[in-house]
Amino acid sequence: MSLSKDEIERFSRQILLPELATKGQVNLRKSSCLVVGAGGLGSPAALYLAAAGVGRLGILDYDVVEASNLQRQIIHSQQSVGLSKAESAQESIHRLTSFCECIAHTVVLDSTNAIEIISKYDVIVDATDNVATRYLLNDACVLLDKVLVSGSALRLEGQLTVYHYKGGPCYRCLFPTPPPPETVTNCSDGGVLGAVTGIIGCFQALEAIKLLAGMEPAYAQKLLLLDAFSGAIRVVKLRPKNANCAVCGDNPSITQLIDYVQFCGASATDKSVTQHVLNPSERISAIAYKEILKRGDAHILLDVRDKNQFNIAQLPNAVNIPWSALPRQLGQVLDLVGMPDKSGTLETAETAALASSSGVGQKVPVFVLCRLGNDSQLAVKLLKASGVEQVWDIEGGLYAWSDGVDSSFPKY
Ligand SMILES: Nc1ncnc2c1ncn2[C@@H]1O[C@H](COP(=O)(O)OP(=O)(O)OP(=O)(O)O)[C@@H](O)[C@H]1O
Repeated sequence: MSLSKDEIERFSRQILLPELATKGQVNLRKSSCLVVGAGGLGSPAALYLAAAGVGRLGILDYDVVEASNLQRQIIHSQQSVGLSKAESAQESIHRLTSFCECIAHTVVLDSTNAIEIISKYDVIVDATDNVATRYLLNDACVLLDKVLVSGSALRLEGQLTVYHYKGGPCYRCLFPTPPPPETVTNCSDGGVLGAVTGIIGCFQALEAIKLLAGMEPAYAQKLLLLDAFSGAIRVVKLRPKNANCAVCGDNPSITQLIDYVQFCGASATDKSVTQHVLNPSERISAIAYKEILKRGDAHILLDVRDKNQFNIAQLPNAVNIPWSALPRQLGQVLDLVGMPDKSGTLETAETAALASSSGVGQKVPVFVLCRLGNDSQLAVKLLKASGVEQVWDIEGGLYAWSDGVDSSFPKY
């Protein structure tokens, strides 16, 4: 129950705190913590946990470091781009301290491996960014009786709470069913300020450090809400444990992990992938579109990203009508392609279809573009339903343009 000379010197500033003291520091040395996600939240959380003297720290992430991560994922550096996030984080922690054994888990956490990995740690920090992994971590922590320190951040807002602490609620008690996938936004679509993830990640480290040192957490059955725009922090009391909860209730129906991707109807890896909504004949490749540009064929290039994204970078002569505004601005597209708008102001695809007899009068084809090629496919469907016949999706959007045609075009 004592500390070495090196430990006393290294951790003196926190041992001086009567709330922590020698006993708390010894507890930290003997403790272990798993940080799931070495991204915006996991970066500061892991650094502070290691610096505080947690004895064994697991860092789990399946992904590699990308340039767009570095604005907030401060455990990684420019030299780590392309490397495994878990290993890059482990390297940073090795540089920071020799008092912490850091273990890198480069895997997708799923139902097949979660119990085995999580059972090796005392406290779990959820620093991930997708609903399927949130339910997975919650259920695994309840089944293994571990406390889960959960955080999230998006745009200028952040949230934090501690689940399943001494009979308190779990994530499922509060959210028995997952949200519809189309209502969930992530940082790669909505953006986030690095300092916001920094604040929430530090709060996660703080709560985990208190738990591991033997102190009471501040946010069990309470939710911290950060509004970084106004600088306000609000604390909301959460409902107590739900006796009917499917995993921690009195008669749980979930006694082992399930298929969380199926349960949530959404991927557990938050990788933006192109979903196929259209037939191949309704799409052209970025390379084929480049040929059209080269030949100088008359056409309209419709970019359906939101205004802010359009202003970041755009192709020459693109017309920007955001996907969210397209139903209201169909008349503008019909004007552009030379199809007279017979209804006056068009409100919906149905009124547009009524107003234009299929394809009649269309003078130029339309090619539709977005960042990854998802919204553009939906826009092509809407335009077709509105009577625009010569309309094609540029497959894979601006990512495909950057990969296949012009590598100087920024991927963001
Ligand atoms: N099931 C999972 N298994 C392993 N790692 C996961 C899992 N779910 C999420 N993660 C990791 O959690 C981290 C969350 O970090 P963050 O929210 O900053 O997002 P990101 O994916 O790095 O960034 P962006 O969305 O901008 O590409 C990511 O590094 C992601 O790979």
